[in-house]
Amino acid sequence: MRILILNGPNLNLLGKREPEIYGRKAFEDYFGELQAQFHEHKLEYFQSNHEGALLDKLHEVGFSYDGIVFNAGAYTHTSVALGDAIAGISTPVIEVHISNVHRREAFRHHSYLSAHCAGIIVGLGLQGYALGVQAIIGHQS
Ligand SMILES: O=C(O)[C@]1(O)C[C@H](CCCOc2ccccc2)[C@@H](O)[C@H](O)C1
Repeated sequence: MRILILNGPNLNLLGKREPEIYGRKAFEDYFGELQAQFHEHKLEYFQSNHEGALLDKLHEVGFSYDGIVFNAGAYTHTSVALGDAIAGISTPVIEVHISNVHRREAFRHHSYLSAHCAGIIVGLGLQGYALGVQAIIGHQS
């Protein structure tokens, strides 16, 4: 299967800042672990700090890939456009958040994406990404 791992703004800082919330591992290192764990499948990683670039990537892969595991970062709480993009593609999207957003500030409790996603994984750290990949594999099998 072909699966995109898609990360939004500031997630390029993982491992460098706020380790108490997001852990100490850089995503590139974790992505290597994901690839090893799911070596029978083709995993691709893309990260951008720009809403339009994330939206273009959703359009690019959203009619050919088997699944997308998407952490939109703060755009989760602001972007009607990304929600519309998810609604407009055929590839299933799993929304992932490293932290438990429901135990944080109130503005993080709402997602413009969730209603359009196949599933949501929240608060389980980086493991959420692996669980998202597993959900896509299990759903498509
Ligand atoms: O918990 C998550 O995965 C979030 O999507 C992370 C976003 C923040 C991404 C920024 O990640 C950083 C990592 C290290 C240092 C600074 C920011 C936050 O705005 C969402 O509410 C929840």
